Amino acid sequence: MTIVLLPGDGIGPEVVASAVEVLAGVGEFDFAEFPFGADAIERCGTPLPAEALTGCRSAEAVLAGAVGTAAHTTTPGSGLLRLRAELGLYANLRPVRAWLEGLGPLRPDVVAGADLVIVRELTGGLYVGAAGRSAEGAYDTCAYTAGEIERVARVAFRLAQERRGRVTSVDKANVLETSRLWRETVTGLGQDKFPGVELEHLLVDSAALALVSDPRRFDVVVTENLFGDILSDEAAAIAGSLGLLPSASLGDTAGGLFEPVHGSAPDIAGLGIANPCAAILSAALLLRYALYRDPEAAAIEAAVARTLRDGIRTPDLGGTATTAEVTRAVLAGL
Ligand SMILES: NC(=O)C1=CN([C@@H]2O[C@H](COP(=O)(O)OP(=O)(O)OC[C@H]3O[C@@H](n4cnc5c(N)ncnc54)[C@H](O)[C@@H]3O)[C@@H](O)[C@H]2O)C=CC1
Ligand SMILES: CC(C)CC(=O)C(=O)O
Ligand SMILES: [Mg+2]
Repeated sequence: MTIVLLPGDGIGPEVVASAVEVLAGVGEFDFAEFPFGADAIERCGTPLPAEALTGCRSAEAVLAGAVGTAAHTTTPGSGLLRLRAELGLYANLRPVRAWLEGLGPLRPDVVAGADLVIVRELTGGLYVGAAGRSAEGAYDTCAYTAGEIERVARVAFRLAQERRGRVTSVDKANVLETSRLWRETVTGLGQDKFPGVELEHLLVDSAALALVSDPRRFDVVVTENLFGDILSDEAAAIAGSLGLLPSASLGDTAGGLFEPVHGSAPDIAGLGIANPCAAILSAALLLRYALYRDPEAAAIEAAVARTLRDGIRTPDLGGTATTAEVTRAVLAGL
């Protein structure tokens, strides 16, 4: 059972090392590590070397850190986008929970009990459309097929059936043609196949406000690539820090890519203070969605919750603990 590790850049290797320690605390796994991102550009001349891609294809699952450095800004990200596309990972699940009262910048009475999942479309839209420069300026193109919308919406409806039965579809249908197709397609799928799931539509600007003013109204949020990227960073305010947000990128075949929502955080890289919880919780999602080991996943989540409750927190959460201390506390709590 091989898990491929793509530690990447900045705090990526620091938090992936923590996640590996925690995985080793719940079972026996084989790990195979490959360079990725700016690290791979330095060592192999490309952000996603062929051996790394081949390794990911044959692995049970992939655990990644983050990519990007000051010297290499856009190219490392292109390796990540390519990896997601090559593996056909079109649904990016980003669970967000208010783990503990008073952790983040939002009023406790607003966020207490919030528990939602953003399902972000991951292989279409503006990030992958035709882009370039013209004599006068630059352009990026947003395009979606009905099939691309339907398959990610199906993931969201199914997830809602297992949760509280409510999907919020987020778009900008008052302006964008792709959003009008998005809304029609999600509505049609809901009526035809998921009549028992409550469906609401929100425009993305209004959704951005509701996320931080009334997060408890959300159960499953489904949205396109760009909106999901932005809204999920915003949703970190509900949890308390970007360092608490994991993700699972899934497609139609077994396995998947599991990575924190955050980036390589160059401002704190090498200081030993990165919050490892997003990576550790991503490892829990890997156990749940790729290896079907839900008890171990739940044990890790409970150990993270206990660590937060015990006040063992990194500086992003107002604490003084190091990455290593948080990791040790999670391991001890298993
Ligand atoms: N999935 C990926 O590989 C991603 C890569 N990036 C790349 O990361 C680089 C930095 O981008 P930023 O916009 O600064 O986003 P970022 O997510 O790396 O950092 C934003 C802020 O959150 C803090 N932060 C992030 N993760 C943290 C953690 N685990 N513990 C404590 N604090 C944490 C950082 O210190 C920083 O102040 C860029 O090169 C960007 O392209 C950005 C987002 C995702
Ligand atoms: C390369 C970017 C799209 C990475 C990012 O910000 C993300 O996936 O959240
Ligand atoms: Mg992002």
